[in-house]
Amino acid sequence: MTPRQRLFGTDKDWLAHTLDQASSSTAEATLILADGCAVSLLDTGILRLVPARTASDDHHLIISAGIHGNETAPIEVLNTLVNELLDGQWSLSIPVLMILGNPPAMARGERFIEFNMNRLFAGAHEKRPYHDTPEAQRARELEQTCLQFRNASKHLLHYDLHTAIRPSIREKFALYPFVPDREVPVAQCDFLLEAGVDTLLLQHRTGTTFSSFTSVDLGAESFTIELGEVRPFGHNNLSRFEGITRALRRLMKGEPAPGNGGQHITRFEVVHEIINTGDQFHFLVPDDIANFTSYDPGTLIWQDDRSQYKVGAAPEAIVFPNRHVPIGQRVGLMIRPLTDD
Ligand SMILES: O=C(O)CCC(=O)N[C@@H](CCC(=O)O)C(=O)O
Ligand SMILES: [Zn+2]
Repeated sequence: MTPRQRLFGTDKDWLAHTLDQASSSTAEATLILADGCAVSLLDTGILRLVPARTASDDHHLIISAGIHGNETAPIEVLNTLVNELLDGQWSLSIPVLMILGNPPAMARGERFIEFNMNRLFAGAHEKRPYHDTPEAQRARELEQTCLQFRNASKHLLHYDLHTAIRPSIREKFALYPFVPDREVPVAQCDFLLEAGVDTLLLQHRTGTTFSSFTSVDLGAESFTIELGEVRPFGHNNLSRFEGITRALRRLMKGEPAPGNGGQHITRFEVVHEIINTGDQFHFLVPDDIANFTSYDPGTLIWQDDRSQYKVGAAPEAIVFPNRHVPIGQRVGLMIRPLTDD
């Protein structure tokens, strides 16, 4: 039997196993590969990979995808890397926690089952009325798993991979969670560029996303990374995801980072978070507008019976416009270019 068969069953790989077990938990199982790497299936869609030897100052890496079940390309990227590792194509050098976030939603090809999981971290899973949803239970489990994984690590990285609902004028971009006085490490900008991600959005306040949780609560260097547009399984052009696949494989193998050839990342700062305020809320951005569409100073973006938001003195662009969210949830972000580089 091959390692894949022993861990996931005949003719299966991690993704097939996760989709199969989507609505149930999986008993913990560990397998030692020929090179000594311990591969532990901790639960459905959660794999811990620990190489035989690690230096005490090594990075620990968390890679997640499928926090939104219909964002399938990053899920396929992670599955490819796991298949390569289990098939003995290369050896792991650093401890890695790999997460497929929302298996039931993945199996249905939907963003979520009851509630957007990426608003339920940093303890938000305990808040009523969402605390009993499948997403709240999974967010709780993922927080605990990340906490245990972080234990021994001085240097934790987390890349939470997504694809966007709308087309994007800048196709690949990352979001850096807000932590007071924390600068984006140069090595992380280099990693993003290596992965073909040339745009970075700096959040303006702490949130309840997965990357905000690992950044604020676990002290990780964390990013949400948007890699393209949402497509169902089997409809992704995986050649558009080669950059992130290559960069993650290189990091997992422990090879040195290539130079970035003098490239710079383009930075934006979030200046306003648009929230659905209720019945009187009117969002004046068209439904089908692309991410990074720019609006002139003074343009009215939203209004309700008590308030409104107009673009300030310099042009601002919109990201993640989505009016179909519950009251109190994010409808979009207004961003402005930073001119320091
Ligand atoms: O395209 C969209 O509208 C959403 C894509 C997506 O899932 N983005 C993440 C960003 C998380 C962050 O702000 O760090 C999300 O909305 O959860
Ligand atoms: Zn997403």
